[in-house]
Amino acid sequence: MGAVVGAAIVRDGRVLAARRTTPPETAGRWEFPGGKVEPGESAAQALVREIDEELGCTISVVSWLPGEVAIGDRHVLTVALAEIVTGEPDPREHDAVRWLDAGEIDQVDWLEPDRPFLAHLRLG
Ligand SMILES: Nc1nc2c([nH]c(=O)n2[C@H]2C[C@H](O)[C@@H](COP(=O)(O)OP(=O)(O)OP(=O)(O)O)O2)c(=O)[nH]1
Repeated sequence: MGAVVGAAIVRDGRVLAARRTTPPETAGRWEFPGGKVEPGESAAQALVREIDEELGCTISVVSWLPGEVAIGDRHVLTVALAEIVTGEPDPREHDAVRWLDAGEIDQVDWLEPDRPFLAHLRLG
């Protein structure tokens, strides 16, 4: 099983969601920015690298949210609570980002594997 990691970047009671552009079956759906862990990387290293590539900012991992969720039959998703250390999110691979507060978090069309993690976020 390949590992996929997502970052729940929280600031001022809001979490950052990013809208995918590819592949077509996931385009327009919202996710935690992140991606696949590469050989030789820890999950946290992969997350820091992916966020730098995708959003041009540096994060640090605060803690891992409970649980792991299958993505199809070949990958498994884990999600970390994270905070920005330097930079502002500037999407290079997504076509939009949004900071969602507690009342907005259920209003976007999340990828299914992400949904169980939303309940573990403490916003505001
Ligand atoms: N990044 C990310 N991917 C997710 C999430 N939820 C979810 O089901 N996925 C799926 C979508 C993709 O099938 C897969 C991750 O692929 P990706 O395209 O983001 O990873 P990557 O940047 O490392 O991709 P690549 O090297 O294969 O192009 O996991 C999520 O919250 N974040």
